[in-house]
Amino acid sequence: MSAEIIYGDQLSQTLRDQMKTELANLKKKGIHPKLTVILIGDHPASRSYVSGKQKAAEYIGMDSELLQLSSETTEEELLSLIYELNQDDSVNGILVQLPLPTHINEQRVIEAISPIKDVDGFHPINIGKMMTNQETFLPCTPYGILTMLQMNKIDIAGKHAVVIGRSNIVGKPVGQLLLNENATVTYCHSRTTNMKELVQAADIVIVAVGRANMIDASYIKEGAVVIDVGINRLEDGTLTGDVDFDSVKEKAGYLTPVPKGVGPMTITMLLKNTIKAALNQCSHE
Ligand SMILES: Nc1nc2c(c(=O)[nH]1)N[C@@H](CN(C=O)c1ccc(C(=O)N[C@@H](CCC(=O)O)C(=O)O)cc1)CN2
Repeated sequence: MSAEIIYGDQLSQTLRDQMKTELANLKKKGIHPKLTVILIGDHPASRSYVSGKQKAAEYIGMDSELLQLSSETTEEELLSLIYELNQDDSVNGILVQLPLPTHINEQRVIEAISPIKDVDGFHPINIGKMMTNQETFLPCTPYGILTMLQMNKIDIAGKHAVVIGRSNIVGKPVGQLLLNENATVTYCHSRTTNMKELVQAADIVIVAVGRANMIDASYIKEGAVVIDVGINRLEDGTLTGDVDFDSVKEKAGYLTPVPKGVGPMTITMLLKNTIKAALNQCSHE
């Protein structure tokens, strides 16, 4: 068996073209969604992700601004910038690119963003809404993964999903979204003692650990859906996922590549959340 490859860049193109049309219509009604991204320091990968966000926003015709701050910025300075943006009616979505320099408390920053402008879906109020299956901003990578499954008409209800990794950004929320769709969800992490056995029983495997090629075909059940969230840059500069693509593609039913898999979907769902934020905000004016 050779897996069907799910290309996130192609799905993203379809969704971005739809949003481009939606935005053109919104602008005719005087609604101009705007995203503000804050980048602190000069982490090369973060700069590249932020530039991907700016380019994608420009492509669909969304207003966006990048506020680039020095790595010396204090937590107080960052918090007061966020409070200003919370009050600025022209800004619909605020995103602070992670990770932050170690002298800044990430959780305090996340909680400073107004929940109605939290297009990353990281604020505890929005996480609580996601956990109770209420309408809210979903974290972009988990939302992208769910959308990839849905666009490929992959059944989730009743399936056994195994999530490898328990980060706040990907692992925990993606498991919750799959649970909301009625999957049976198991989380594996660094202290799991029988990971291989658990993964071998999975219909859907989400791998988000950040270890190049960690999961090979011996972990995968024939026909399973395998979603690779890892982005690992090797010494020769190439990017690879957490999944050993060449071996797993011979056994899985569906598989996402790295690059051009989940990554582009993360950016696409951010645009979707920003449009949603603008619509919510104008309906409450
Ligand atoms: N505030 C946030 N910070 C971070 C998030 C997030 O959702 N919100 N997620 C990640 C990084 N990320 C988005 O910010 C992101 C990662 C990867 C990609 C992407 O398109 N990857 C490409 C490869 C790009 C490359 O060449 O390096 C791909 O997989 O094809 C987009 C966004 C951490 N921080």
